[in-house]
Amino acid sequence: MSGAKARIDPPVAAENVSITGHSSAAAARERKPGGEVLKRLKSRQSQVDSRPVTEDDLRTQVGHITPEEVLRLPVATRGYLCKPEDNIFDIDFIRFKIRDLETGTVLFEIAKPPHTEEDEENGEGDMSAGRFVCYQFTTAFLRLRTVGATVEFTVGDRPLNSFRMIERHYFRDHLLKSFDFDFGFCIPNSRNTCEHIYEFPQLSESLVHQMVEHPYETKSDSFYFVDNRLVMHNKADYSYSGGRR
Ligand SMILES: CCCCCCCCCCCCCC(=O)O
Repeated sequence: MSGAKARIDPPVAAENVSITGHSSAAAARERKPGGEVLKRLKSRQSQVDSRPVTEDDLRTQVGHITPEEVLRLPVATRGYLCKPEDNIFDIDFIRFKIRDLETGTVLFEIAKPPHTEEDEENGEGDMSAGRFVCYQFTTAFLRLRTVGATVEFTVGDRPLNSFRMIERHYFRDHLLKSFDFDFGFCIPNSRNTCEHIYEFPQLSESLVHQMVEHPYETKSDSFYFVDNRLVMHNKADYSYSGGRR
C-alpha cells in the first residue's frame, strides 16, 4: 500500500474480501460472519514475451501500457509509468497487512488516516502522495516461504473490469520474482479486501547476503491495470538488514 505509512489503526469491518490467485485454481473465497467475502489470490503464471523493453520505450509509445509490456521490463523502473490522474477509477488503498502464512504472525500493518477537509487545505489531498513506500524487514523475512498481503481498497463510481496487479521484485539488475494477481471485477462504490499469497522464490545464500548488505537496493514495481490498461504505478524499496543501518 502506498500512502501515509506511520499509523496503525484498529481493524474496521470489511465489505467485500477476496483471496485470489492464479494458476488454474479458482479464487478461494471465504464468507465472513457479517456476510463479507474474503478473496484469496495466488499469483498466476504470466505468459512472457522474452523481448526486453525499457521504461523509456513504454513512456514514449503511442497508446496505453499493457500487462504484457510491463512483464518485459528487465530492471526496476527509475520513474513512474503513469500519472496519478490516470487513476480515473478512484481506486484508493486504505489498509494493508503482511503476515507470515505459516505462523499467522503479522509482520506489518498500516491504515490510511481518514481524508479530511484540513488535508485538502494543506495540500495533502495531492493525488501523487504515497506512491512510494520504504520497508524495513529483518533478514529472517527472506527465509519465509509464504506471505499473505491483505489489501483493502475502495472504488469510485465506475465498475472495475479485470482489475489486475503485476508486481515485480528486483535486486539490482536481477529479477527475483514477478507476481501477477487478478482481483477480477469490482462493483462501483465498493470496499473490497483481498489477500495476495506471495510464494517466495528460492534465494541462494550469497544473494541473501548481498540483499542484506545492500539495503534499499531491493525494489519492487506494482502496476495496476483495469481492462488491460495501466491506471496506477506504485514503487517500494526494501531493507532486510533489520534496522542495523
Ligand atoms: C524477496 C523476493 C520476494 C519478495 C516478496 C515480498 C512480499 C512483500 C509483500 C509486500 C509488497 C508491498 C508492495 C507495495 O507496498 O507496493
